[in-house]
Amino acid sequence: MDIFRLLSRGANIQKNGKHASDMALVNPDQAAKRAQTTNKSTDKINRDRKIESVVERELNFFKNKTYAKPQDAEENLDEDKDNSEDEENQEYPPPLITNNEDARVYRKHHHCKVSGDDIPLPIGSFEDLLSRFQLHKHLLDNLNKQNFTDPTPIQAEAIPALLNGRDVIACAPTGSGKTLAYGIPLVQALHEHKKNVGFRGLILAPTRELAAQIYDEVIKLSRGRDLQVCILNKSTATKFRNKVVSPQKYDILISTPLRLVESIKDGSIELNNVHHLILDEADKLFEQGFLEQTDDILAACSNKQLQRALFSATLPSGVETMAHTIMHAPIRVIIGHKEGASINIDQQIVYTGSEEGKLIAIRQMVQAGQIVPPTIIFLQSITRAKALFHELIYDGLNVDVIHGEKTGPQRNKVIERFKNGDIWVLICTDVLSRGIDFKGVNLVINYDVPQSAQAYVHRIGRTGRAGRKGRAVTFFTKEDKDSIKSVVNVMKQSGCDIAEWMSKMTKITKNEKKAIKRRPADRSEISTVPHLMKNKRKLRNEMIEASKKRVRAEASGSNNVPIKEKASTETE
Ligand SMILES: Nc1ncnc2c1ncn2[C@@H]1O[C@H](COP(=O)(O)OP(=O)(O)OP(=O)(O)O)[C@@H](O)[C@H]1O
Repeated sequence: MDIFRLLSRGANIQKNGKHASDMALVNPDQAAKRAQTTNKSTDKINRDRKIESVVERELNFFKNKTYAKPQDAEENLDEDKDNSEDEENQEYPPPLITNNEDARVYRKHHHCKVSGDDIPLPIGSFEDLLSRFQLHKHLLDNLNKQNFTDPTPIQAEAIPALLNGRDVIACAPTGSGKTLAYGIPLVQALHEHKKNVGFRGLILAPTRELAAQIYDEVIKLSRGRDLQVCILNKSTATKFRNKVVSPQKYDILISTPLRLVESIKDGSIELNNVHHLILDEADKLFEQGFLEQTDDILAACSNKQLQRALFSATLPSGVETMAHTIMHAPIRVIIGHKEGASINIDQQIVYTGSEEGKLIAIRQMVQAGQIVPPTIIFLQSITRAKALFHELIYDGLNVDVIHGEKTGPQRNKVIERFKNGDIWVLICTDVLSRGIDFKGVNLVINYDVPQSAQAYVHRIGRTGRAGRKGRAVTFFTKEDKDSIKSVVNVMKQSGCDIAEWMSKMTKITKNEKKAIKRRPADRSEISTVPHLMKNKRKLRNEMIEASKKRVRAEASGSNNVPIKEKASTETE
């Protein structure tokens, strides 16, 4: 909402209707009662109150206040609108955004680009949902309990679109509240358990960690209702397969693609009653490696009324084109720039010359107190993540590592310890780059340059979430002369200050992009052991191997002495 417009509206009212507005401020109920003497004065008071409440909300930048619901709900800021319409709305507070002009101002202020046919107005508060969509009271209570008083822009736009039954393609920055943007309409639509129907809502996410996080969020939203939510993991999948538990017991399913496809194929799960399908991190789910599974799942969601929603912080145009082929007259919501990082992140790139330079740089950051916990460090492979862990563990940092080679419970434990503050620095691969909502991460370090602009946006998006500030540092070497261009591009689009040499960089070509994405850069190993020492070790190992071979050859000639014994004698 345009704060200056609202403030000037308020000023007008002070001038023209000072008495009524003063009364409302001193004792709103009394003022309202007195003002009821004429319809005209009631309208005036309602209007004043609404404007005051909007201005106050808009000025509450840190969202640290909750607001009592306005009483008399008849008021409508749109002069042209018929006051007598929709009797039911009278029980609810009036919506804050009531006409196209309000919507236009809101969208301009929050950088919302919304396209499609019959786009509904955004909501100005969660309470707007009461009058406009008869939001179930328990849902609002559950939001209030978590101190969610005002919708973020993606929530303001996507919630009404989804509640109108529309397909939605949504792209909004990392940490901007996309989970609730689809979670609220889903819980509102399904409301309570339906017997013998089975899954009516399905949320798909690329990693098990993200699926688990979404599950927790949906559970919090559906508290106080008999809505049954299931996460498909090894245990639940086995129970469904062995018919120990019936899928009909549940209303909402949350899963990763591979596990779900397995359950569809072995016949333990059917998706023909799914009415609401949400693809979180949708661009990832349309990438090679997931595409085939996503296709199978889309095919299994055979209900004709299926509503589809795609959410991500990045939406490459190729993916969007593909998405359009499966959607019906979607509403497209873009908040900010499609490939832009969150504006709350201070982004930096650091040239380290060589691989060894990266280790030196990270140690310098430790010395300078720049590694402010919690910190996450991303690397391009499991081997490299492990190697860095072995280097940093001796530097007095509380550090741990997480990657795809660890078992589920091991990964959960590391995540738990990081969340509790037992681990200060978490080293990981891209397995944690998308969607994971660690509260208050201060710093993200890209030890290795990510392989695409999207990967970069998601990685650094682990910091600067929910309106908090964050910092991201990306190391690069001469091996990264092409891949760093994508990073610089994102920095430009996010409005970061960039050095002159960066602004002069040539654009990355499509072919370069593809090549980088296909294959990670060849990098020398992470180690502080000097080259001379490494060469000596190598020579020694080669000598041992050669000696073993000789012993084996001799042994094959005479079998009197056991090979091991011979070998050890020789190496000694
Ligand atoms: N309306 C709100 N008011 C305040 N905080 C909110 C609101 N909605 C969501 N949040 C908080 O913002 C944080 C980020 O939300 P969420 O994980 O849904 O972001 P996201 O947009 O999905 O991010 P990503 O793209 O990284 O997946 C969470 O901690 C969530 O609790």
